[in-house]
Amino acid sequence: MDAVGRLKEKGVKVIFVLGGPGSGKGTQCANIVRDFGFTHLSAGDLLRAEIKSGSANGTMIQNMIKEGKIVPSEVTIKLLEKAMLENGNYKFLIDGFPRNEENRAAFEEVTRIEPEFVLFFDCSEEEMERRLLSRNQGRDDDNIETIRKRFKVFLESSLPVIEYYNAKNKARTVDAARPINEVFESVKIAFSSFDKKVHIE
Ligand SMILES: Nc1ncnc2c1ncn2[C@@H]1O[C@H](COP(=O)(O)OP(=O)(O)OP(=O)(O)O)[C@@H](O)[C@H]1O
Ligand SMILES: Nc1ccn([C@@H]2O[C@H](COP(=O)(O)O)[C@@H](O)[C@H]2O)c(=O)n1
Repeated sequence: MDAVGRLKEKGVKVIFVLGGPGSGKGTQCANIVRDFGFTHLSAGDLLRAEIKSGSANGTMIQNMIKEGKIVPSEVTIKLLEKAMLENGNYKFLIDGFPRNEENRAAFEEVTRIEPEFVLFFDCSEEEMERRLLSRNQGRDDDNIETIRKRFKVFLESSLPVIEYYNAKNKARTVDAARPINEVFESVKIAFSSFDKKVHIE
């Protein structure tokens, strides 16, 4: 059976988690995993692991991340597909993906998966910049020069994806500029209807 068949057989359900760099996607995904039983797949983390693994694509990925650029979809989608097939769970939060129209269309074509909904963390650049500059995780791209490039890519390439899902009534927008616990209260509301749906099935 091919990958599409195996994903279908597993009954994979996907929620895309989007938002600007530093909007709090990873932080809230940890809360969602704890309370709603999802598996968190961060596209950025998968790409960073690929660099560390010494893969043939490692240097290309490293250079693109340093420049805040979006890695070709085929690379990221292969990593996501592999992670979904290797994991025992069927409910996935895909964080930081799709980052542009190419990511979105290629994922749909390759996996035949449509997200249940898209969670969008809305936050000002000033607040995101503050958070990223004090994140202190030693990331190559958490410096002011790369941060500004990431913001530009977010505005030009990622926001149109959110608008696409908004037009399809699939985007659930959360004000992410508030304290972590307040943001999570809104996240819980976004998930409550989905969770009921999953248990009814
Ligand atoms: N609501 C919040 N208020 C204040 N700080 C926050 C909030 N949410 C997250 N943070 C902090 O901001 C930083 C960035 O958060 P996080 O890593 O979750 O963002 P992200 O959207 O996943 O970023 P990236 O896209 O760059 O990976 C972290 O240090 C985190 O602890
Ligand atoms: N779909 C994606 C996601 C990420 N990248 C690259 O990784 C960088 C870091 O991403 P985070 O989500 O961890 O902030 C990002 O700036 C891109 O360079 C990607 O190419 N495609």
